[in-house]
Amino acid sequence: MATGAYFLTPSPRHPPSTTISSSSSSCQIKLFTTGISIQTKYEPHRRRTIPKTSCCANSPSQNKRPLTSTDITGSSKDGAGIRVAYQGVSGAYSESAAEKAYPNCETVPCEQFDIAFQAVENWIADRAVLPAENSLGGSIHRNYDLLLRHRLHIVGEVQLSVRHCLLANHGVKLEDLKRVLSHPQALAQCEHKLTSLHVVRESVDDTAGAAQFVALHKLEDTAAVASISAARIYDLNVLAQDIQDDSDNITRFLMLARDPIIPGTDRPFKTSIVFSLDEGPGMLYKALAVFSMRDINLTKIESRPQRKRPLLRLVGNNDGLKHFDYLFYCDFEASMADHNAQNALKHLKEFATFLRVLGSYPMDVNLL
Ligand SMILES: O=C(O)C(=O)C[C@]1(C(=O)O)C=C[C@@H](O)C=C1
Repeated sequence: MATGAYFLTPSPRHPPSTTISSSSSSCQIKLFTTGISIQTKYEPHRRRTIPKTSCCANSPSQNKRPLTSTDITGSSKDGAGIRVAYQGVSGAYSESAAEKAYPNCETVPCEQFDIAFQAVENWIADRAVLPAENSLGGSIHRNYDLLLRHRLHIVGEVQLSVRHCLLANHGVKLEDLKRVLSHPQALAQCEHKLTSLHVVRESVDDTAGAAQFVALHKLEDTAAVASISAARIYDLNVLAQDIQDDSDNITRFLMLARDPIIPGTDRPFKTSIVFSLDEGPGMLYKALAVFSMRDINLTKIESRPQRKRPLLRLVGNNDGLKHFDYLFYCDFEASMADHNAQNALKHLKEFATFLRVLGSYPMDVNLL
């Protein structure tokens, strides 16, 4: 029997400037025909005023307007009026990902990914954008851990072609460089070029922040690895372009929201889940078989040691032996509106020790 929160858990919507009291409320809704239920418990710790958000309806007592599909799905087609939190400053790749997902959105820069999550949880932003994996560097594990620690839902994905530039102040030449600053992922993606330059690499929080720092301090021996738009924003010279190790350098970003979207079947959907299993031969094989026997294509599987319960004690002859206990993050090509996918998860739930659906969302089929 699976433990832990199970299915898509919507948070309550509040009208603009609503004051909520400290009483807690909970509700349970059933989705589809599976009997899979959604449990939501909302426990505001104290009275507070929720900032006015674009996706909220009018105050209940005044000029009620009819609900639109935007109120239901939480997104307008072009992203107008949606505030998207991202880590970094203007010119970061995460900002471009936000603009790809929601072209006319208002982007909200945040110091850390954790803050971007909190911005959405506290109604300061409507969405957060989070880099999840890169074709050169693999998964960004910290962000997978954050997905579990917070209660946001994946509502979309964006694949972005990441083309790094080496940026320096005007007049600075390649041979003047002693140091290069950037996000650790970006530095790792430019391994070959940076090795050939014989420079010291220094990690900072985001690529655009590195460009801003180089410009602000008028550094003459330091460059930044960042985007071409960061070069324009911070008025830096492009010393080299396309310095990533592989010309097809793609980062996959996830869009997160307080509420899940209602999964459809009108276009290709993907579903992301996380689960854990008991120790024993063939357990993972059995888990993956729930998808293969239903012809559901898996697009990703990733295992991460459980941080809170890292060691699993073995029973029987191996008494006393301990292994790492893992969480498995899986993406599959199906919508949760699809009965086949619902049955696969019901089947998995029969023997998984924990199962959570992180989101069911439209697949990004256009690479930018
Ligand atoms: O620093 C940025 O510009 C980011 O958006 C972060 C980030 C990442 O974390 O992977 C995003 C895309 C690139 O892969 C490099 C850095």
